Formats: sequence, structure tokens, C-alpha cells
Amino acid sequence: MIGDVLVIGNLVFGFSVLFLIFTLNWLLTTHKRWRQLPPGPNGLPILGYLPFIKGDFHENLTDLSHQYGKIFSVRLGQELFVVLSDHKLIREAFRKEEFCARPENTFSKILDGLGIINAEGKLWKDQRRFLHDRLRSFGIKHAGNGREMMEDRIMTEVEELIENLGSLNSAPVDLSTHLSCTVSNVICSMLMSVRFHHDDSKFKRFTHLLDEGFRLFTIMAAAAFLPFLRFLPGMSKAYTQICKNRDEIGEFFQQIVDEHRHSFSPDNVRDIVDAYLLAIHQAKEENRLDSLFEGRNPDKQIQQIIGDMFSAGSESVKTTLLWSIIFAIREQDKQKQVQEELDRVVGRSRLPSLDDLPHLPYTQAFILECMRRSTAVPLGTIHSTSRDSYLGGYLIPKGTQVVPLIHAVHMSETLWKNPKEFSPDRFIQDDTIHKPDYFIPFGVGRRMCLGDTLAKAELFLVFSSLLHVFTITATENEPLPSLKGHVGATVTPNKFLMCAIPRQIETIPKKEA
Ligand code: HEM
Repeated sequence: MIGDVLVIGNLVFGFSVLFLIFTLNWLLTTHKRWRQLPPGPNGLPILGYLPFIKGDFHENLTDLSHQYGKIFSVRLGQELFVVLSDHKLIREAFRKEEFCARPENTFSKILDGLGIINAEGKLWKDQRRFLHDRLRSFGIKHAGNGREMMEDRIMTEVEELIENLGSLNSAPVDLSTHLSCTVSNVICSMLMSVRFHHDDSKFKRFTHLLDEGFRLFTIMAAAAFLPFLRFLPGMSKAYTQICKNRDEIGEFFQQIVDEHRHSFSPDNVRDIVDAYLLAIHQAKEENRLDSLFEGRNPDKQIQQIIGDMFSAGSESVKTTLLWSIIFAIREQDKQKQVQEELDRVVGRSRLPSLDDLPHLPYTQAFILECMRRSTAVPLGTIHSTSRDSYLGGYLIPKGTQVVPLIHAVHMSETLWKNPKEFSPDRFIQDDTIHKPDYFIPFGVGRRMCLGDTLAKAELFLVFSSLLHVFTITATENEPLPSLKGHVGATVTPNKFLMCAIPRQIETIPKKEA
């Protein structure tokens, strides 16, 4: 009996010692790893630094970067973030494969790794290569044969925009709704040969669903840091609505895919949807459909690709154009300088074209300065690490969310003279454009923006055409539009009205339909 007690006692003692050793070892390892993390602010248990975030997230992070340096770590709820505010570090990180994953959270679970923006690994690599090649084949390239396909599609929309604004006879207008239609039509025509009128009920429903999606994602943002919040009543309602809207958008895209299937011909690839149908057709013939999208449903993949390309390709371009109009309104003398350059180089009898671009340094510089001063995507798109790695001498554990803080790079006092000042001249040296390597509006590295060539062409053609045909002013007796914006995935200007006053120009020849 005493023997039994002794044996049990020894066992309990042994397990306690083992437990203590394991706990101590775990604490020591955790502490050692914790000490290797980049420096950063302390937060509260469970919540981390979340309660201290006030106002705009990118401004908060920029303030912290001034305090903790070009690489710092911050815990937000359950998630560890590493924030990079130095262009060299961002480049160093994003050229490494292990920094190219996307965070796993409530949102990514809804998207299930489909599409391209949230895809990872082989699926992402294949999609990126595929889309890059197909976009080029539809003329989305800096130079060379076929570029006119892209230019024609954009100019069709520019001409309609000019006609709509002209018909207002200088009356105050909210440009945002018109631009939505312009930029949506450019990307939709390339993706799925669809164009909308801004009054079209289908287009209104579609943009409503996407806008609501962005709004609901903002409500749900806290659940990305503290997953249990998803089950609170308000959040759970937002979550259900996101899923419902996603299904409705999915059905809308599926209709388009089905229509394409009916008229599909492998010899006539009209757009990106057709390019995917061709890839599916070939995979079927070669008996490798199962591995085409890493086992995912092909229709669901096409739906998400349309959704990704549409949302990435419309909101950021529209936002940048709205900022460029705000700067044109606020800086009338610089607007005049653009117009004088356009008159000199393009003349008064036609609209600007991509061939004019190299001869219009001030117009280009104006657009670049808008992209710097009002960085449309201030936090880039958040990356995640697929394994433990080191950066700048610090440990970046697997699963860390890595933020390229583009806003801080573009507003750095050490890189830019008077960064708050709007000064296109900073991009001009000896009458030519000079882009420093710390100008990174499209991100850098392996996951850099896939649509930068299209975006640059759209920004130039829409902005220069508007200023060539109209003088843009604020509405009478109204304050100038604010430089403060609404922060979501992009920083969108607050609603403003403007007047488009026609300049003297000979009739603009219309492109044949
Ligand atoms: C002014 C306009 C635009 C800006 C400022 C912009 C900026 C960005 C940025 C900062 C990223 C994140 C890069 C990263 O993850 O490191 C990105 C990604 C992306 N952009 Fe853009 N973008 C613009 C227009 C476009 C257009 C027109 C398209 C489509 C044709 C597009 C398609 C994409 C896609 C698909 C990605 C994800 C790439 C990936 O995950 O591999 N973007 N963009």
C-alpha cells in the first residue's frame, strides 16, 4: 500500500518535473523568438494594440514608424503584423518567395483561395503568368504591335465621358458616378466584352453590391484580428450579407460565362473569359482538367478572376483619377500648365494619344505627383509569410502579416522635399520624367500590381483628355474639395461637386464604332 503511494507520488513528481521543464523550455524559446522580432509598441493582453488605433489606420502606422523605425512589429488582436516603411526593405522582402503568401482570416476563408489576389502557391503562380500573357495579347503593353487595342477601348469610354460632361453645360456634377462607368467599362470590355450605361439598372445593382461589399468588409475588419468577434450579432449579420452578395455577384458572372460558352469558338478569343474557356477546353482534351486550377471548380475560378480583376482594376483607377481632378481644382495654375503643354504638343483639333505621352512631361508629372501625394492604396495589399524568415536582422515568423506601408514611403521627409506640398516638378529632371525607386504606387516584387500598364494608360488618357477639353473648377461658393479621404482598401476622396467648363476646341473626330 505504502509502496503504491510511493510509486504514484514518484510518477506525479516525475510528470510535474517534466511539465515544468517543457513549460520552461517553451517560455525560453518563446521569449528568445519574441526578442528576435522587430521592435514595436506593447499592447494589451488579447486585444494587442487594437484599442490604441484611432483615426486612419495608415496614419497610425506611419506615426509608429517614426517612433520604432523602418521595420516594426505590432500585435493587433491575435495577429502579428510587421510593418515596412522603407522601400529597400519592401523590395528585399517581396522578392522572396516566402513573403508572397496572403493572410489567412475570415475574409480569405470566404474567398477560399480562388481567383488571383487571394490565391497562393502554384495556383497563384499559374494564374499570374496566364493573366500576364493574356493581357499582353489584348494589347496591354507599354509599346509594340497591338497596343492600339487597349487605347481604342479606353478612348471609346473617354469620348462618352466627354460627351456626357459636355451635355451638362458647365453645371455642377459629381464626377464619381461618371468615372465609375468609364473605368468599369474599360476593364469589363477586356474581361468579358460587356459595357454598361451609368443609368443601367444591372450596372447600378452590380456596383451597389461591390460598394456594399467594401463597406461590410470594413465592418468585419475587427474579426480579421479577433476571429471570435465574427459571432457577435452585428458581425454575424455582416458576414451573412457578404456571403449572400457574393453569391449574387457569382450568379451575375456565371450568366456571362454561360453566354460566352454558347458563342465560344477556340479560333476567336474575344476576351479574358474566352481565354479561360479555351484553357478549360484544352485541359479537357488533354485529360488534365482536374489539375488545371489545383482541383478547384473551373467556373468558380473564372467567377473569382472576374471579381478580382474588376475590383482591383476599377476602384484604384477611379480613386486616382478623382484625386487628380481634386488637385487640378485646387491648383489652377498647375492645371493651366498641363493645358498649355497639351495645346502645344497635341494641338486643338484632336484628343491626346499614347504616342503623345513621351512629349508631355508636365502632364505625366502631374499624374505621378497625384499618385504620390494621395497614395490610393496606402497599405498596399497585405502579404503573409509562408515560413519563418529573417528581414533586416529580425525574425519574421511563419504566418506574420507583412504590410508594405507605401503611404509612409511616399510621404517620407527624408526622401521627398516638403512631401505635403503638391509639386509635379519633383518628377522632372532636364525636361524629362525621372521616377525615383522610392516611388512605388503599384507595389514591388513578385506580387506587384498586374494591371500597372493598363492603369497608367487609363490615367493618362482620361486625365489629359478631360483637361484638354474642359477647365475643371470648384462649384461657386463651395469650399475646395478636401484632401482628407475615406479610408478602406483605398483612400477615396469625400464626395465633391465640380464644374467642367468647355475650352475652345475644334470638333473632336469620333472613332468609328
Ligand atoms: C492606379 C491604379 C492602380 C493602383 C495604384 C494599383 C496598386 C496595386 C497595389 C499596391 C497592389 C498590391 C501589390 C502587392 O501585393 O504587393 C496591386 C495588386 C494587384 N493589382 Fe493593381 N493597382 C492599380 C490598378 C490595377 C488594374 C487596372 C488592374 C487590372 C487590370 C490591377 C490588378 C491587380 C491585381 C490582379 C493585383 C494582385 C496581384 C497579385 O496578388 O499577384 N490593378 N495593385
